[in-house]
Amino acid sequence: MDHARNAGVRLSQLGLYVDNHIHDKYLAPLLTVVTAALLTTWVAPWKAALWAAIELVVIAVYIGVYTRFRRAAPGPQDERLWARRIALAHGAHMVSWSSIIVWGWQPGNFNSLMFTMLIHVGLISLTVAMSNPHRRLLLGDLVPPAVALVAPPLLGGGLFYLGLTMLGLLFIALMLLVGLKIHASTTEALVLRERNAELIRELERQVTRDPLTGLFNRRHFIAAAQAELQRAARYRHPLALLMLDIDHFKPINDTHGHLAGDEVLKAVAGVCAQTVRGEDCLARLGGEEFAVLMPETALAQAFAAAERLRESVAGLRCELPGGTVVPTVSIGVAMCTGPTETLSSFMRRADHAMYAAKAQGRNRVVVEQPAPQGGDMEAAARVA
Ligand SMILES: Nc1nc2c(ncn2[C@@H]2O[C@H](COP(=O)(O)OP(=O)(O)OP(=O)(O)O)[C@@H](O)[C@H]2O)c(=O)[nH]1
Repeated sequence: MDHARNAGVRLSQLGLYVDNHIHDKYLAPLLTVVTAALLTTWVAPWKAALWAAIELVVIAVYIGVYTRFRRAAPGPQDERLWARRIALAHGAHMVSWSSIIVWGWQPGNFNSLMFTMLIHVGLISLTVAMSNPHRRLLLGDLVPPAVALVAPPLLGGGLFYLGLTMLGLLFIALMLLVGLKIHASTTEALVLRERNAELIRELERQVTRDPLTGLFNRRHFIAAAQAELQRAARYRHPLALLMLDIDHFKPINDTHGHLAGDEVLKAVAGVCAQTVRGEDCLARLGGEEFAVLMPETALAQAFAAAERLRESVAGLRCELPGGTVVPTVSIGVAMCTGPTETLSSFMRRADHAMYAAKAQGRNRVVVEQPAPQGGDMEAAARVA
């Protein structure tokens, strides 16, 4: 398991621990009140009430810490810090419950012995069932009730009490083994979950991305464009499509080799990715052809964006083993015409504009519709 995955798993363990314990907010206060009521049978009511009051405050504090942990949605690097906070908050809860031996156990009072032992056997069982996802917290949580379970019989003296101590110790050992075993299984499940999530992410990347450039691939682009086209048609929002094709790419391959050609493709893709907005869908459709789908974009902005792309690519200097290559692109721009527009007609129109840009001398932008009123005169001249 590498370091990153280790940290991710430890954070998942902490999350699972918190998930198990956050439900304490429903039952723990009730258990506290019932226990305090039972204690009053042989303990002064003010003492029982004081214990209950302290425990209720401790519950409120640790539930507060858990709630903050969930809201903070910490990353793997914060796991140690949160584990420490939680260990303190929940440790106080375990100490508070285990302090029942101080409040409630009276040497020679058999009822009090049975009561405190029952409380701590229950506490150890609950701890094993609920604290097992996080090993360190499980061990910490077990110490106070384990000490409280064996302390009274240990101090009692005599064979019966010695037997009770032995029984208590065996029970603790067994529960510790059970807790660690469940911990191992949950950890294995969490590691598998992390690995599955990684595989799914990788699979999604492979299905949607072009391996050479890291841009979206044709398959993803078509799906995204279909959805955008429907949305734009339904809400009558503007939608622009840019088709980009690297100029004279074949000679680059022929002169510098296919691998050098790949480097140029990557460089062009990189500069395009830096130039488009986050909402735009930039894809490599294949070969040296790219497309940008621009939602909520009117013709004037689409043209300006295409010009920016063209200039950015023209500003590239690709240092290849055989010399410097300065790539350029020809760009065709088309606007969605409305509800009757299909994706193939939309792409065909953008393609026509791009071929017109090639025909007009390359390294230029051609719009498939009239250029914006009062816009760039050069743009108007370049209308396909
Ligand atoms: N290095 C590399 N070359 C590719 C890849 N895919 C396609 N090509 C090459 O891209 C070239 C495209 O050439 P053409 O379609 O003739 O176009 P062009 O030379 O760019 O000319 P114009 O588009 O008219 O400016 C071909 O030589 C393909 O082999 C790829 O993934 N890597």
